[in-house]
Amino acid sequence: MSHPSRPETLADLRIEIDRIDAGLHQLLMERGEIINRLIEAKARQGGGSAFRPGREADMMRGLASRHEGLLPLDTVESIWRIIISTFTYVQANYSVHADISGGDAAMRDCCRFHFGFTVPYIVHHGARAVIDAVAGSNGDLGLAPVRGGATSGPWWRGLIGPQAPKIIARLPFVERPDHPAGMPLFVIAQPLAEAAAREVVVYAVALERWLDDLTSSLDALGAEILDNAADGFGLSLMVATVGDAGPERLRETLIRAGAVEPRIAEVGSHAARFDFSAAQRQGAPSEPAPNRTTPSEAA
Ligand SMILES: O=C(O)C(=O)C[C@]1(C(=O)O)C=C[C@@H](O)C=C1
Repeated sequence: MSHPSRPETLADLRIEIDRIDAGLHQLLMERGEIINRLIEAKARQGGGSAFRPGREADMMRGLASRHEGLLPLDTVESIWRIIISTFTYVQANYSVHADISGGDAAMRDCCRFHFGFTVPYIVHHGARAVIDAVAGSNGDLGLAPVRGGATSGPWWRGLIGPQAPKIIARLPFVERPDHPAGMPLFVIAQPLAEAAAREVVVYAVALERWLDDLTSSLDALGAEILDNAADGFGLSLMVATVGDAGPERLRETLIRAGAVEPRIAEVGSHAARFDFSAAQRQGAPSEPAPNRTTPSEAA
């Protein structure tokens, strides 16, 4: 508390800091109580995954948009990632399986940034091994770099089929050029029973060969080729689409570009990407509206 008659002392300020710290701690403990009730509420609604990636994307977007002051956004973002990921973990224990074929250090940093230290980190060589580990687990998550590198092959084909794991999120939720854990990652999980975030839908596309007009045709549809790899005698693409560019429009576009009977299979979906720097340049509102129409509890 400030005393107008004399300058604040170090002791005065430390009393303030202790009050804030005790308040923060108390609030985190209260958050834990609410999570206990949330576990019961989810069970009443039929259970399902503790991890709700659409809700998390909205929360992280809101946090970054309203943040100001001395504390760097990197710090505040990492604190909330750990809060949310750990409160997910206390709902239902899970491990994170990560593909370290591109190196362990950056992947480990990213995993710790997004999931903290309480959630176990298990390494694998290759995204296929991550998919297998997720498929055989009881609710674990996988992390695979969006761009897997030359040796990964068409790993996304391991996500094809109704029972196979799926992409459920793209990290970081708050993208910016100088992000301390900015490696683009897909989060992979067993198919979510409840509504998934679907602003971006990702497809595996099988073609006989590369087509000259492929990139420009997909650009015109607002679709992006995230990766491509030889697949037997043909080519497999991982394609991200936004908005109403569903599989039918994707198929029509590919056929117009010269493909003969392209095979298209959905391999997951995630929330709209949030480019924080672009949002700041455009003067984003301080508290953006949630970016989905499904009830947030189902997201
Ligand atoms: O909102 C939920 O459904 C929660 O489980 C809570 C919570 C959180 O800690 O805020 C945790 C996990 C989910 O992925 C999203 C948010």
